[in-house]
Amino acid sequence: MTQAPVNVTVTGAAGQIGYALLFRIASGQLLGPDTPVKLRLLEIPQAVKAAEGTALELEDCAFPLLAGTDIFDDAKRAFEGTNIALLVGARPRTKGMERADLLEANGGIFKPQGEAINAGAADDVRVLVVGNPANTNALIAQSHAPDVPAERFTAMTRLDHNRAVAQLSKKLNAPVSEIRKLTIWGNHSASQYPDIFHAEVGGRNAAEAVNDEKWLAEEFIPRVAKRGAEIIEARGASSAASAANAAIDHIHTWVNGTAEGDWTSMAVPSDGSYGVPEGLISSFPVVCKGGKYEIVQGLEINEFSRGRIDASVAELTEEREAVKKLGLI
Ligand SMILES: NC(=O)c1ccc[n+]([C@@H]2O[C@H](COP(=O)([O-])OP(=O)(O)OC[C@H]3O[C@@H](n4cnc5c(N)ncnc54)[C@H](O)[C@@H]3O)[C@@H](O)[C@H]2O)c1
Ligand SMILES: O=C(O)C[C@H](O)C(=O)O
Repeated sequence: MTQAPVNVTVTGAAGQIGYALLFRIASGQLLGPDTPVKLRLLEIPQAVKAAEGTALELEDCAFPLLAGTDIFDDAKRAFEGTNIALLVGARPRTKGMERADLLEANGGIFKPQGEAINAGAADDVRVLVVGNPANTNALIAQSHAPDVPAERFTAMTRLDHNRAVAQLSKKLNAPVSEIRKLTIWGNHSASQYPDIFHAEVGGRNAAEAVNDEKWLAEEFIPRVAKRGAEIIEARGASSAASAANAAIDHIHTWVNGTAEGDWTSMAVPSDGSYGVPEGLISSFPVVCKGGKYEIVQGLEINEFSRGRIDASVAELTEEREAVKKLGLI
């Protein structure tokens, strides 16, 4: 180990996703086989003991790249010097809770975390919000970190992207490795729009290869958009290993780049591209290079896609209005 360790803060470290995520980070899958990492775990006080248990297990793996694990119940300390911040811990919706209550409860988590990132994170900090409602939680955190470049705050739609790739691969009986340029637009919610009109399968346009608009509208799009609910119904708990896998993919791609001739999906602050109001954290097709991402420009958006993108963006706009009203941004 010659390189200084990269500080990776994970919130909600004692949760399901945390358990699926931490061992993969420590084994080098987040940043590659040459980059040592130091884990900084943030939990609520009641869950610190469980996080300590996970830290013992991490130690028992004797990962050559793991330079240490520290546990905190204080956001200010957890984000000190952090280079990569994975914001997983969130307040889940419980019975009888209205959407405004959910946004307010999460505001109580993501506002202080944004402030802590602003106060103490490293200059190169990159933030991925996984905890739901991920796009709006990212917006809350970002608005409390005025000294951090806004584009460093992102939310996760890579799980939706991977789900869409898998469903398309099944439909066309094509290997996932042959599928490129698929896009998730909008919110990480049932309103998201998985778009195959620019996607390619083995070099051929995916929508043409499918040639079945009924399947697209009635099976593919709802299947991908409601996959989270399908998993909850089947497992009795929300997706964990696949969500952790997508978080690893999101950061790995951001840091190491997209493959030549491909792109990925990330929810990032809009610069007004494709008519998405500036500042909304919305999913776009992005190319990553040299540790930075750029929204893919110039794609033609057909009528089928336009209505669906607009609907998801309208939901994000409503969420932004709601958190504004609550004084959270
Ligand atoms: N974006 C996506 O694609 C995606 C996919 C799956 C799950 N999720 C979301 O990820 C979140 C976590 O899922 P999970 O299954 O790990 O949940 P979980 O309930 O198993 O774990 C959440 C953990 O967060 C902790 N936590 C709560 N408040 C905290 C705070 N203020 N600071 C630090 N930690 C805190 C809890 O103590 C708990 O250990 C949920 O909001 C879930 O809906 C998002
Ligand atoms: O936790 C959820 O509500 C579902 C999750 O966001 C998922 O897409 O699996």
